Amino acid sequence: MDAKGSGNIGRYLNHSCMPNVFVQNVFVDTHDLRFPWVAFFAQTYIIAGTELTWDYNYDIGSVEGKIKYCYCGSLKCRGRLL
Ligand SMILES: C[S@@+](CC[C@H](N)C(=O)[O-])C[C@H]1O[C@@H](n2cnc3c(N)ncnc32)[C@H](O)[C@@H]1O
Repeated sequence: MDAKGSGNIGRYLNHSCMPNVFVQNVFVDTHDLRFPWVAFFAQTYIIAGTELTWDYNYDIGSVEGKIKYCYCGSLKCRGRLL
């Protein structure tokens, strides 16, 4: 998945270590495993106006020379995205 060239509103969802949304592949127009739709589902009741966030689940340290700090501000913040 690469939203660099094009994408939809999903590209604006930020990461949180305590997210209110989770992501799951669903198969809508084909059962070909290479072409899932990436769907977001609420994992808790979300009050209108609350920012939607999901857990990017990146492997910290997996990109050599790249450090990305997490600013989600949650109580369970892991401190880094990458
Ligand atoms: C898919 S974009 C999310 C939308 C982005 N914030 C924007 O304004 O376009 C992913 C990027 O947002 C930033 N980001 C998202 N969640 C973050 C977080 N919890 N802490 C720090 N940066 C975050 C990082 O730079 C990350 O690479």
